[in-house]
Parts: sequence; C-alpha cells; structure tokens
Amino acid sequence: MPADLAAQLRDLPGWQLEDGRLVRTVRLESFRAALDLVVAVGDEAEAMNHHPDVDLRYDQVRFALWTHVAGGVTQYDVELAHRISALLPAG
Ligand SMILES: C[C@H](O)[C@H](O)[C@H]1CNC2=NC(N)=NC(=O)C2=N1
Repeated sequence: MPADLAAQLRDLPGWQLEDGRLVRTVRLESFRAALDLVVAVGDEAEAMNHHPDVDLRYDQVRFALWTHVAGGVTQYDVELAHRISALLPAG
C-alpha cells in the first residue's frame, strides 16, 4: 500500500478504496460504449502488464484494481486508475 495513498486519492476523483481494492463504477450511454471502454482499458492493461478486475453490466462498468502479487493496492494500481480515468467520457 503506498504510504501516501490517501494523498494520491485526492488526484483520483471518482475512485475509492474498498476492501483493499481501488474501485470505480461508471455508467456509459450504452452497452456498446461500456464494452468499448472495457476494450480500451484492456489495451492499457496489456501495455502495463497490469490488469483490472472488470464487472460489465449493460451500460455500467465497475473496475477494481489491486496487485495480485502484493495482495493489495500498489503504485501500479494508482497508475492504471489514472489511465482509466483518462479514457472516461468528459463530464
Ligand atoms: C505473469 C504476469 O506478468 C503477472 O501475472 C502480472 C499480470 N497482471 C497483473 N495484474 C495485476 N493487477 N496484478 C498482478 O500482480 C499482475 N501480474
């Protein structure tokens, strides 16, 4: 767990720490938009070799980020959260 995670969370609006995971749920305009987001996040995950837990339900996607080998949240998860946030529709 990064020592300054609380401070870093201030730069990650919409994300919260839940049961040792960095979590965010987003609602998109359609299933297709949600699916496209999941694919785009997948591309980032593959580029980082760091993968989210994804729960896709119609137009809603929940991302839960944690580092398997560490059993909790690390800087990799903070970085992936920023990349996911950057992929979200504005507003
Ligand atoms: C072998 C492979 O590099 C590892 O399993 C990677 C893959 N993606 C990963 N993703 C996440 N979230 N945590 C990990 O520890 C992790 N490890």
